[in-house]
Amino acid sequence: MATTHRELYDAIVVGAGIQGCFTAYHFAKNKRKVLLLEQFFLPHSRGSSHGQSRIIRRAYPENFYTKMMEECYQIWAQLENESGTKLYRQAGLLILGRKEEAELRVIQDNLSKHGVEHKFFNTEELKRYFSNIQLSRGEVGVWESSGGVLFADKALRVLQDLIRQLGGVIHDGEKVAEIKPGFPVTVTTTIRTYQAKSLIITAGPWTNQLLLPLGIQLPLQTLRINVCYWKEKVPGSFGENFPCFVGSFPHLAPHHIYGLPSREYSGLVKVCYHHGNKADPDERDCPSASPDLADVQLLRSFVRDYLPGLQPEPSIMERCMYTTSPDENFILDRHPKHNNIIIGAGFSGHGFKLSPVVGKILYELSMESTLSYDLTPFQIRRFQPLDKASL
Ligand SMILES: Cc1cc2nc3c(=O)[nH]c(=O)nc-3n(C[C@H](O)[C@H](O)[C@H](O)COP(=O)(O)OP(=O)(O)OC[C@H]3O[C@@H](n4cnc5c(N)ncnc54)[C@H](O)[C@@H]3O)c2cc1C
Ligand SMILES: O=C(O)[C@@H]1CCCC=N1
Repeated sequence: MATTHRELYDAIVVGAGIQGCFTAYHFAKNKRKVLLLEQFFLPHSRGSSHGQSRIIRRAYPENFYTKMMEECYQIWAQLENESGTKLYRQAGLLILGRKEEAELRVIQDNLSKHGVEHKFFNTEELKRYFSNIQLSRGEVGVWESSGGVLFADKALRVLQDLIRQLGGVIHDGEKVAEIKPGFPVTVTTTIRTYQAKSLIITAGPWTNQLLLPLGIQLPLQTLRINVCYWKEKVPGSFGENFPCFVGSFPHLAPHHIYGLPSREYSGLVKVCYHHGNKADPDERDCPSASPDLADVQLLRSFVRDYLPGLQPEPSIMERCMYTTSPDENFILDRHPKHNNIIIGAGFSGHGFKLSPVVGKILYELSMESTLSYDLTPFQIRRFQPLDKASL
């Protein structure tokens, strides 16, 4: 039987991925008593936040993400200063697509509206500036110079160090097995029972497992992503000057393809597909789960046609999980029946860069303080006409 821990925490955060870590960081920074629980021993590579690199960008078609990114850049810089660790490399970002695509125009308008430095490149200019990229269908691009790479694993590590330095508590290797709603909320792990004034669930692809006994299922898909790394034919040819890119190539794939100069493995470039196959996070790496490699096949075609300086066969393939909502917008809200249970989920493969503000919002929801952002796009109730999320 689990022993009961006497302390009453201001908050318990379930899940030490990037969203849970940033949430716990905001609690600790505001001198609140916080306990961060993680089912696996840290660091681990079973969820969505591992690996060395993630894209950071302000270039979004949605005004609300671009707005949130302003503060995200500030908090990422603050974290670099507090930890004395470099977490961001300004490699620049190219959004590629067909000239007639509405999304490119919307992104440009959005960047202009927010005063973000950017530049439109026609096909000829792209060929001149980015000779590594071969544009087979006359694509054009929007360049955002503040885009670049976040050092993901390092970010997790420095956040966990800072949480502890600021008085927060992290218990890893402790899976949350039971949540008893109420005030205080009672949380039982595989080891102990804890109590807190509020509970924040940032459990990535495991979110619905935790929510089921709490009477709610969110319309989330958990997808296994094949993370592919491609070898340079000429060593060094995709070095410091190669940017991050995100592109729409509808003749090849219905979802975006993106890439970034790899930090993970020297001489290899990370090029991935923004979609995957449905998978239970506990079975992600089961040899018996027959992998559908259609995503890798279309990446091979993409690399062969658009990045001819890379070998068209991945040298390394790793795995990661997306937890995708129907509109690919996040879920940042209270449990509909239990006011002091807060949910941060559905980061849909683009949540890393936004985690500083996600953590702040989850902190504000839990402390019932004034909200810094309009949370309408992130409410649970947006799904109910679409999807019978059972309450
Ligand atoms: C291949 C790939 C590329 C990506 N690229 C980008 C990018 O370029 N830019 C970007 O901004 N974003 C990107 N993302 C998305 C981003 O990484 C995710 O949105 C983000 O990591 C989600 O973090 P999370 O904390 O919600 O989930 P997770 O990292 O999965 O964390 C959830 C944690 O909860 C723990 N947990 C679950 N259940 C329990 C329990 N019962 N008890 C205790 N602990 C529990 C899990 O073990 C896990 O550690 C990418 C994602 C992937 C997979
Ligand atoms: O969030 C990002 O920038 C990346 C690239 C586009 C698709 C998802 N993740």
